[in-house]
Amino acid sequence: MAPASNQDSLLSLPAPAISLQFADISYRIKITGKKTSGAKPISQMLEEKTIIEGITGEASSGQLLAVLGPSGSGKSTLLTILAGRFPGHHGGIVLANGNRFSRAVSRLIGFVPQEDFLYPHLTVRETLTYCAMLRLPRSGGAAGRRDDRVIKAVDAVLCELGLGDCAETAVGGAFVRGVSGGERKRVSIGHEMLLNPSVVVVDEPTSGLDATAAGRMLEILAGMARRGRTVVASVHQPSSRAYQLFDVVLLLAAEGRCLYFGKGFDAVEYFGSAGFSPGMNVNPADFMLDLANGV
Ligand SMILES: Nc1ncnc2c1ncn2[C@@H]1O[C@H](COP(=O)(O)OP(=O)(O)OP(=O)(O)O)[C@@H](O)[C@H]1O
Repeated sequence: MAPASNQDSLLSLPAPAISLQFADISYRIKITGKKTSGAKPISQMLEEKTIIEGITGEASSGQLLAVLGPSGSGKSTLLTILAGRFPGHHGGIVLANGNRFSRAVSRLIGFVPQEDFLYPHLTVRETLTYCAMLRLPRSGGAAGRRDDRVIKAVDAVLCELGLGDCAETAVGGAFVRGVSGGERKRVSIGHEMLLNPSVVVVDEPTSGLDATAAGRMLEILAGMARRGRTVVASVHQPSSRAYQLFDVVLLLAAEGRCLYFGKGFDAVEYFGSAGFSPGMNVNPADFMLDLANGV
């Protein structure tokens, strides 16, 4: 972490490199139902459902790890666990550079959930400015100095996420016209980028976007990784061009089972060696999702 005296330059400092290692991550839930014993209803465990089953892997600094899998395969659950935001108990362990998460390390992990909570009437710049004022560590300096720090942080994030052109546009919502879906997702990511995180975990950054906007979003995430961050994203249906941006791929199947963990580039060859080959010119992501769906 930057020392308190050096907080003005927080965003200009490269984020310290953090790699995530995760081993045997599992999560099961008990499904209970009511049964009557005489007049009294008593609750009874009906079955145990597996959400995540023994997932092991690593996301290194400088890499974009894409988590692929059909709907309900446990992508969001796994990402919440990797980001250290999971509210319950799970099996297995997640380490940062080989150590358990400390408070300082947790602060360096940004998590962007699938759903956003943005004020429709604020512009993109105002949204990020309020967030920066709330979340950036206090410098203890004069108010003017603090404002300057906030402005610098917001400008850096607008630039990194390509939001300069819509900085003065309202975010919008169901009843207010505002930025596009892709820009809105980038604003949500911007919330986390203000803290200059070493690890960015993003749940479904491309959902609801057309192929071009989804590709742009993944290029931005890949760019963050190239600048030394560790980026983990769940991606619903990447195009074959977008797939080329993934350094590492984790493919989940039903009940959170891992079908593949390794370089994105090697996945098709791996499945080929196991007797599953795609047809000519098939998008590797489509081929892998078909396998995960049992097609
Ligand atoms: N608290 C819970 N109680 C019951 N089922 C749950 C609970 N949490 C998650 N699940 C189930 O776990 C499975 C995995 O959910 P998760 O949201 O992680 O999947 P996902 O791959 O992210 O899905 P999607 O792509 O549709 O967002 C789903 O079948 C979901 O219904």
